[in-house]
Amino acid sequence: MRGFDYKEVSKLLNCVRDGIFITDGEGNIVLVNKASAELSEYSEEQLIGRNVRDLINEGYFDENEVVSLKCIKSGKKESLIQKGKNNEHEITVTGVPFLENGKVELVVVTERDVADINQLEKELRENRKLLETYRTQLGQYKKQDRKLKNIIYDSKAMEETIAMCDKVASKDITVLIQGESGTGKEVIANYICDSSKRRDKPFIKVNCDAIPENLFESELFGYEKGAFTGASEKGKAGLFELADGGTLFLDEIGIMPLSLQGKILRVLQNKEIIRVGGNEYIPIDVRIIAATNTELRNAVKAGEFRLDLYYRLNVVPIVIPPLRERKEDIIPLAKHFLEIYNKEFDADLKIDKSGWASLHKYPWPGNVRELQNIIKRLVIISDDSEVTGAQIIEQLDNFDLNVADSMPLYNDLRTCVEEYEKNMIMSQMKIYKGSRELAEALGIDKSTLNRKIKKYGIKSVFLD
Ligand SMILES: Nc1ncnc2c1ncn2[C@@H]1O[C@H](COP(=O)(O)OP(=O)(O)OP(=O)(O)O)[C@@H](O)[C@H]1O
Repeated sequence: MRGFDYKEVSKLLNCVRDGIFITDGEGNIVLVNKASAELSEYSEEQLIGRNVRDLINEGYFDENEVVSLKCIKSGKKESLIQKGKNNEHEITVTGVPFLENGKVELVVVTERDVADINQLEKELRENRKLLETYRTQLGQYKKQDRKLKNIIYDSKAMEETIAMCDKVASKDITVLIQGESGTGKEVIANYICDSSKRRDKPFIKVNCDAIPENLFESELFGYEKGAFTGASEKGKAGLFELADGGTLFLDEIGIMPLSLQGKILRVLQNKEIIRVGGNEYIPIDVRIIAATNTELRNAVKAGEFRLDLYYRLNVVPIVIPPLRERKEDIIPLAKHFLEIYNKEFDADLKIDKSGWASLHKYPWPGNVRELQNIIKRLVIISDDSEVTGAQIIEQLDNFDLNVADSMPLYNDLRTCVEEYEKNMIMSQMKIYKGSRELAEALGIDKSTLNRKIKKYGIKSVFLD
């Protein structure tokens, strides 16, 4: 190419690891870098200025092996494999033609020793292996980290749930966690918050079930002075304002009144709130993690939950399976709680083989919370140093393991379990004086028990 300083370019190209060999459109060699000369039997000086056809005539190249001539003929990029110096090496050779007015002006040929490529491939394979080792180690560290954060599991189902949490944690999106009561929704909400960039900002938990309907709005959005009778003189910031910059965990969102659902949706869309009795919009930066132990889709169908809010919350669903569907977690969880309560109550209780078997067999309608309570109770009340299966069964609310094996088979597990739950509540109701005691015995909270009583249409004998 005219006006091109090959000498200057050559200096630069001597720093390149690949061989570079440039000819003009006639096949005259105009540039050869050091790496290219090393791959051939000629020095740079012996090559520059000669025509590649001379090298063919000297028998150095076979006519079909000369990529620059191929490029000159085809006007296109060409590649082939050549024998290198003393036929010792195989070299991959690629020629790229540069055209001016449709005519080949230059051909730039790059050459690489196949041994180099093999070496690179080997290095790549070794790096991949190393990466795999690091990945496994990282997985182990993550597992340890979860243990530190008190999330215990061994099941594939929970592994998938946690993997999903890891994915959503850093994304700053709204999350909806679904699972039966006591499955660990709050634990998971904490885990997501701890793994997010808001980890050092406020994490505020709101149990929607515990706030009376008439106070809901002022609790969440705050109020201005004199907003209603009994309101504080100064007004009050709501939970959204307190959580600003951080995370708000709305537990049991399924029971939130419809009127308030619209307001939550507005905060999600507009990122601002108005205090009760106020008229000023306050900008809010809060990530919402919601949880429900009811099937929200059914609530939507029944007109009790807004479809638009459901979609807005349920971007990536996180589902925590009930403990009976992840039996592999029962023993590790039981061991974890045993360790905690042995330490807390200065005990050294052990569980024998039959004990572990009965824990594994029980369907745990109250999920992890029920398991935790049973282990705690065992540590507190056991006189022996080792509890047996029979002693554990005694504590499992007269649960008959033989009955468990011969329970009526319905079409699906859920119906089967619901039927079992219903029978269990009905039979235990005869033993306990009030719903608080029964809830405690079942290892669930009172509101969950009351919901179940309502859900199964059980005639309550309790006055409280
Ligand atoms: N994977 C787990 N590892 C260790 N502890 C757990 C795990 N899952 C749940 N727990 C424990 O079980 C108890 C119940 O968990 P949590 O309160 O998170 O359940 P929940 O689904 O939010 O219940 P609810 O629906 O009644 O609010 C807690 O004491 C929690 O620490």
